[in-house]
Amino acid sequence: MSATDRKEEEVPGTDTVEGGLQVTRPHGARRGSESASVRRFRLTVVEGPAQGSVWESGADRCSIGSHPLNDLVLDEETVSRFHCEVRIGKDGARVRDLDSLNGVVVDGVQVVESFLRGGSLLRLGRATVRFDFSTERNKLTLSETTRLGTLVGTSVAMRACFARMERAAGTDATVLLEGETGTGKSQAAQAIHQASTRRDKPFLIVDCGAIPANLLESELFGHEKGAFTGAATRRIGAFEEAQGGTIFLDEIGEIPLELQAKLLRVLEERQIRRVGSNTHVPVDVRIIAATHRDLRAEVNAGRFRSDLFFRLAVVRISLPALRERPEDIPVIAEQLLTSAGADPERLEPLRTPEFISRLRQFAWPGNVRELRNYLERCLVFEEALPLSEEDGPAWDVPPSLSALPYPEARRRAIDEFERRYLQTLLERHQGKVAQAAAEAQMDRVYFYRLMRRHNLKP
Ligand SMILES: Nc1ncnc2c1ncn2[C@@H]1O[C@H](COP(=O)(O)OP(=O)(O)OP(=O)(O)O)[C@@H](O)[C@H]1O
Repeated sequence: MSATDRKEEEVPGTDTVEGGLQVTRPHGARRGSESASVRRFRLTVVEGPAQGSVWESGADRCSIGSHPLNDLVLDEETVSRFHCEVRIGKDGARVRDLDSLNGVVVDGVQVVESFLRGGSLLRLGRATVRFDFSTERNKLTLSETTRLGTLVGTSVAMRACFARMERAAGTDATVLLEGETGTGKSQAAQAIHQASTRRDKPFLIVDCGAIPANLLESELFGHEKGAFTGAATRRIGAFEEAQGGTIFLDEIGEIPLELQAKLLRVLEERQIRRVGSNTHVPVDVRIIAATHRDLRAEVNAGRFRSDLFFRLAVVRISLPALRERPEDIPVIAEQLLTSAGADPERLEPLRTPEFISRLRQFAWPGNVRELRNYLERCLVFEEALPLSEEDGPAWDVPPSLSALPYPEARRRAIDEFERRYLQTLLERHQGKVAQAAAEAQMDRVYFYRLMRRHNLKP
């Protein structure tokens, strides 16, 4: 156990208040039995439709937009379908623009993401909403466990996720898992399946982002012999194969619009039709979908159907980025090191309080997957490798990026990196995608997908 970890275990009977989040641990109780609450907040429409109406938060977040699925609905043409989200976190209240058409203006300043204070005025198109803290608090439901399936975590954010996953596992409801890459979405899907009554039935994974659009329909629903060129035999699709079990649709945000319509029908009617067949086959399959995108922003952009989002998001679980829960790093690192099965002597330098403390200070843009890869590299070299910008290669952050809020800057930097990386490899291999993808150790289909995203031609 690291020094930081020990400190958290020993704090007796305290209230920890961070921003809008409060954690209460009864005197002498062990970690795992705390309760948490967040400050309640109020949104008052001061201009626009339903002027004067007041909305009170029942949890830690609220989405605002013109679509009826929002918590606060502003039926006004200049307000996007999912315009923005207000959320209470460790560091206070924030608003985040969901790629709305007219943007979010907080107290006169256009923002992508911004902190809010009591009395802040949010302008969304022609509507204005006032944000205020209320004196009361909303209780957050936390799981008593700090481990679910292969996922571990002691943070409030992770235990709130565990509670939602446990509740979801007890039902057949469709689940939408959201979170940045490497936050544990695939593992969460497996954990829900394993904790459900379907655990002895198949768990089928379809990576919708890695399968070319023209093959995805047949992959999901199967096809009849002769349905298209190359369909030499009849093929059973993932939905039929998963009968009685669970299907995990990874990267659901990548599926093309025509197929979204077909998937919607399956969710509504619980039957599929193989490509090239006129017969409907009933399917008893639990659906769990995952995405690293915010599907609400995809709906705004017209790339994702709002009715499909509605059907998928029966239970929404957002896996937090690792940088939002550094307190989980000691337990996750310990689990990753233990499962690597290395000789305990080699693990010693990777278990010191100084090393763990450095891990906690890093931002981990690739989340737990990056942490795992880094620890694996350390194990190979048998030392704590450089981690931060100070002891690693120098990266200059241009002023155009450092002037932006972190999420926007990160998105642009990653986009730019991806584009240049692909370009360099394509040039090196004279536009031969298969060779470029092989050098990148990347699936060719994924390489093509990234090229399409960045408008690159071979
Ligand atoms: N809380 C956690 N505890 C332990 N291991 C974790 C945790 N979260 C993620 N991992 C590990 O990190 C790796 C990445 O997890 P996973 O593949 O589930 O992420 P993901 O969100 O599905 O990523 P992507 O969106 O890129 O597919 C896996 O090895 C997983 O076991």
